[in-house]
Amino acid sequence: MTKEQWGQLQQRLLKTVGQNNYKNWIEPIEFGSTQDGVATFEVPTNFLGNYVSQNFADLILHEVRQEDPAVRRLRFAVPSHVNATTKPARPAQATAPRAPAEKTPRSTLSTAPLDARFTFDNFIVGKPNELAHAAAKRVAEGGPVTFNPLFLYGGVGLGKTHLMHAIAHELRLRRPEMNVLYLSAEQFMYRFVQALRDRKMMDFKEIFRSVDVLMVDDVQFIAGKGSTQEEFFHTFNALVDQNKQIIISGDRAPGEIKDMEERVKSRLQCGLVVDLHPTDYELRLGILQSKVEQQRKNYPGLDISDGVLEFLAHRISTNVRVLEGALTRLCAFASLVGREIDMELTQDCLSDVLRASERKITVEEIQRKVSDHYNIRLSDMIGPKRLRSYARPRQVAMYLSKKMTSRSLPEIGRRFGGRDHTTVMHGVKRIEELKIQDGQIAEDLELLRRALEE
Ligand SMILES: Nc1ncnc2c1ncn2[C@@H]1O[C@H](COP(=O)(O)OP(=O)(O)OP(=O)(O)O)[C@@H](O)[C@H]1O
Repeated sequence: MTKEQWGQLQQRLLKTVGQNNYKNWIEPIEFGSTQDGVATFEVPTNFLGNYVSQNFADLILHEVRQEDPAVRRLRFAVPSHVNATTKPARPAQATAPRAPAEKTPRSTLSTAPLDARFTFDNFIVGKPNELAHAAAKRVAEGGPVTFNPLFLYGGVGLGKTHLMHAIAHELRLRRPEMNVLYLSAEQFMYRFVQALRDRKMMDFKEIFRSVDVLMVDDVQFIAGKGSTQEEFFHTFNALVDQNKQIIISGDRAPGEIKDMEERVKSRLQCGLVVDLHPTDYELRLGILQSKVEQQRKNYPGLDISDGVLEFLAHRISTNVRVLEGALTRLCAFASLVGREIDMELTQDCLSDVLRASERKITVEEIQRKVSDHYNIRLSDMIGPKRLRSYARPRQVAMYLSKKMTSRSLPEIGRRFGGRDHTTVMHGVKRIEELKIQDGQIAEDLELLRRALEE
């Protein structure tokens, strides 16, 4: 095969893989040579090579064989001149005065503080979080990198930060020689901005490229922040190229993070993505039991009547942080008044929390959340426009109003600009169908339901 043939072949691939994939993955590839049935392509980074080989190799091979049936295998390699231009940086540094070069990055390389309570031992595992826990445990072993990055996501207070800290604790214990950097995405941005301001970008890059494990919490924070995202993207690629483990957490799946560049989303998705599902009753009860044991260290005489923990696990279903806060308050209160924790004390002490958790969701709240989610104006959702971009979110909001409030169809119709109850009924039915056929709608509904229940 010749370079011209590869050029033509790329154009055919453009039609198959689409503009975005083409720009990101196919266009940067250059044809090298064929030898012994192996066609070698030059790629700018190992990361790109790995990605292409995992995702597009079959397709490319199929096309290549149309030109040259002797080709049996493809190889993607970073050409030696690219390595040669990046590599000299190190020897050059080695001959430069060593002390400042080494000291500057190290001195600023401080991990964000880790909460001593957030360990694997204190993390209760149940159905909703077992996969996330298992993946976290695996990367915490510090062995060869199997999936990169590990992306953990889930709603508020479901244990993402707890798991991230647990990984960092464990790695420090098992692999003390490893350079583990844990920080929130906000801190990443802060350090980046500081480096720009102080004209210390080279130090910044050096710090982040010298870690063995990079852990970034709440990555959604950098969405919409152009240059921080750009720097994050380069840091990410550099580390993956060096086969360094990256662990990221976010409040939703990478593909759903609004205002995140496509190329960043696609990087975040290319390892293992696991989610922490909302807790179920058994998990909440297990967490409460374990937290009671921890509370006993502060309150040795802690006495809790039968049924109280079950009651709390049943009634406070939103998030673990609220559940934990309720228990802490209850224990402190009981200790102050010197009483046993029974149902009566629980109801008195936690009346506001209990009331909040049985909070009624309103149609107006649903309309607001749905219009935010789909980025349309509330007036367009309620108004008469029939465009699909308004009609579908409207139907989603009608569906959620039917499922999550006690309002009747005519009442819902009135709140949607005075529409007839048959329109609402049609909308609800349509979404019920789409929920089965269209994965995106099912995910939207799940996200919205979670957000409304928070
Ligand atoms: N499975 C669990 N076992 C024990 N404690 C848990 C569990 N899940 C959550 N928690 C506790 O709930 C609290 C909130 O958890 P964490 O801060 O990790 O949530 P998060 O998912 O990072 O939330 P946010 O979205 O607000 O950042 C912490 O005190 C944590 O220890």
